[in-house]
Amino acid sequence: MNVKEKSRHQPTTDNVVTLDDLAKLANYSLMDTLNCDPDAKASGVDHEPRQVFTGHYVPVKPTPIDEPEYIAHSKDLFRELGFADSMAQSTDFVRMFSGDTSDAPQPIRKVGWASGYALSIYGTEYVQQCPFQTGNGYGDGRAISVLEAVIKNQRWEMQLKGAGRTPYCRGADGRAVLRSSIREFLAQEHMHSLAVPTSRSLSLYVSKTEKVKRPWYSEGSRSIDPDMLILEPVAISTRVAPSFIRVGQLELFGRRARKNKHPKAMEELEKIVLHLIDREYSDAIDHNLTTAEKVVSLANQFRSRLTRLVANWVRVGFCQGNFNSDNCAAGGFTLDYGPFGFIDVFNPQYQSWTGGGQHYSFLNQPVAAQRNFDMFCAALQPLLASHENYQQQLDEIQSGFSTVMQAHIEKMWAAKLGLETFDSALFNELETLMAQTPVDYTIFFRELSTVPDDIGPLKKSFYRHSEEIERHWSQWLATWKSLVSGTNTASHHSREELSRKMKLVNPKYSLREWFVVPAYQQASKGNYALVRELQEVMTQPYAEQSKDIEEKYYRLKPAEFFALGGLSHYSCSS
Ligand SMILES: Nc1ncnc2c1ncn2[C@@H]1O[C@H](COP(=O)(O)OP(=O)(O)OP(=O)(O)O)[C@@H](O)[C@H]1O
Ligand SMILES: [Mg+2]
Repeated sequence: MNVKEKSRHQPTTDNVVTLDDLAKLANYSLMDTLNCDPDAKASGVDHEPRQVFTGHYVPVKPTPIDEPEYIAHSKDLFRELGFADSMAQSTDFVRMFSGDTSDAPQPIRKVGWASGYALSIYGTEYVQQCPFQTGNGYGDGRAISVLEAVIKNQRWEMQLKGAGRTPYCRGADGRAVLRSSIREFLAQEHMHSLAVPTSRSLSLYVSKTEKVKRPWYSEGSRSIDPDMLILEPVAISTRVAPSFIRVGQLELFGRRARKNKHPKAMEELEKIVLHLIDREYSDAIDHNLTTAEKVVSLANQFRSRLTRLVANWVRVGFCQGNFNSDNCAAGGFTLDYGPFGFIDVFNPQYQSWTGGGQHYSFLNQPVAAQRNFDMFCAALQPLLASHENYQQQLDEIQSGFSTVMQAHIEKMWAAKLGLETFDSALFNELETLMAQTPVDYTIFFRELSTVPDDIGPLKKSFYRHSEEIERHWSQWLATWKSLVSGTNTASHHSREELSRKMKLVNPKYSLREWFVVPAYQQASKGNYALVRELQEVMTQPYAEQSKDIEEKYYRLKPAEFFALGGLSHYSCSS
């Protein structure tokens, strides 16, 4: 759980300085080993909604944005991959990652790919979201992968978001607006710096001329739903991960195999599962096992990753907001930063996305994760049909989810509190007090990490003050102090040592929506200074940083921002 301060500005050798260098690392294993939709066009000019009945992917040519302009790239990811920063602004790199692959150097292909997936909401299968009401038209509607490359012995898939329509676009425009692209770009790298597994951000380009209409909130609106249509610039962000396989994707093939939809249904399910293992779990699952053994091991490994992931989300105050199976990466990392929010005021029911419902609220995420895990296991089941013994093992892994989840959650709360073991009485009282006061979640835990003598520092996190509440807090703090200085801490570490440890678990800075709003507002006028400042601040979330930064970004949410549409709550962020 502890997070190491990352050392910035490490010396590196950049091996990849130009797009030609990157092209040399290209290796399209997904397209070459998985099944292509037999109805697809090799040209990739396939931009009308249609049903896709079989195959793992559809070749799709991205639609570039007009007059792309550089906004940002992730310096951290570039450094990790050995990419020169200058490449992000070079003509051919900008062209490719703003959607124009027509001139990319070989062996980079001119045609990318989109994948179909199924949808389950909180453990219930849906098909009506698909325009054909069959489930065959649902998948990556605006995400197109364009490259797979093996870089420093690790395989990465690069996926454009907002690069135009695919057969799965369901009649929508295939675009992502600047606002949502900036949110996702910043959030991915913030999450990585918080030491929470996530897809990563590579680059972000905006069109200087192309705009699309989206429903949004008028200035000062307190309405729940958007009350107007606004024109917003389109952008393309590129995200990077070992794979983009979602639980929903396994479900699509699992459902087809279960219903024997076509002769290759079982084969396609097995192929996608083995592909997932190869991409995401090759270190953890022995290559020599049989498929049935691999399937059981996969379920075990995914359970471990998913439960840790959700405990980490709670640790850092993140609410996914729309944790459907199609937004649940089968590699066990965070994916799709559309409806997300980082909590300000502690509230177990916090949910900033208006379409999300209470089932996806902050402290219900462990249950939502379990529902996705159930769907994951159901998708694997057809592969174990003739293996009763393995079937039983899978059932046990599935039914053990809540116990494992609870153990990680308790471990996480103990770590946030600087304790070796979870103390339920202390925690229950804390949860009640945090909600009653209420406190700012991030500031509260960070101030507690100073191991204060009295509740003075904790009061910085209070949104309301009352003598009675303060009395309760003083009592709670005394109990906590007796626990951290007593038997509940294994090593008899000094207060400084305890504080240092707690600060590596409790971030100082989090990407609150009211920081992001002015950044994308300025950006839509061509000023990217705030985006870049947020990028800098939010990629060192555990560091104290300067006094100026502290004054700006370590503070309570101002009263005037509460209940504002587009800031305290928002509709889907496409
Ligand atoms: N503007 C759009 N054009 C085409 N399809 C879209 C658009 N917006 C959303 N979709 C599709 O609608 C579905 C639900 O959207 P959701 O917001 O969960 O995903 P997303 O943010 O587009 O993508 P992802 O999950 O890939 O990050 C997805 O299949 C998505 O591809
Ligand atoms: Mg999504």
